[in-house]
Amino acid sequence: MLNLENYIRDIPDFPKHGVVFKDITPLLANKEALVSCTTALLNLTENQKIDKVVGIESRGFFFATSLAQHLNAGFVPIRKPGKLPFETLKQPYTLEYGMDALEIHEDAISKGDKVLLHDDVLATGGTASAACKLIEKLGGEIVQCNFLIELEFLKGASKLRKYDVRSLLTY
Ligand SMILES: O=P(O)(O)OC[C@H]1O[C@H](OP(=O)(O)OP(=O)(O)O)[C@H](O)[C@@H]1O
Ligand SMILES: Nc1ncnc2[nH]cnc12
Repeated sequence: MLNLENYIRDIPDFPKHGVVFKDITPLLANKEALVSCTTALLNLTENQKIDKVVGIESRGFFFATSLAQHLNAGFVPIRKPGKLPFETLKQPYTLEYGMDALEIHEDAISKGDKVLLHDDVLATGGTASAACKLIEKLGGEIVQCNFLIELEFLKGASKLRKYDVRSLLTY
């Protein structure tokens, strides 16, 4: 297994002064690292039954669709406002460097669906907890929230205490 940390670079003061941004584009661009990361994320799920993998725009999409294919599950996008064309549910949130809102299609998840939530980074947890609220409003059962990177010092996991939270890399 490759050391995935070697494919993630720190960008100081992006997108705002004081934020050290974890740039995963070197990992995405390397074919061995891409496979290794997908396999490692899949291993976190431990063969649990999953009906839908939910990915959060935009960096959550990179691995969520691939995870869905490997898990024989559907993929559901959670997007920034105004991007989804059908009827939506909306949830405001704050994140490490700003605030916004997230939307999901109201028919994207059926009551009782077993859901894996995936995103690239867990920072303050604002984004992921808003996504969990949307999934649960639609009747989804969150089996696991998994992340490529967890910035532990921002304590995002404390907003997700109800859930099985797993991360490949912690900083
Ligand atoms: O835990 P939080 O403090 O909420 O931050 C984590 C979120 O921030 C980033 O997304 P961003 O909003 O930058 O959007 P992007 O994926 O489109 O770049 C990241 O991909 C997570 O979704
Ligand atoms: N420091 C960080 N690097 C990359 N994505 C992020 N999302 C929130 N904080 C982040």
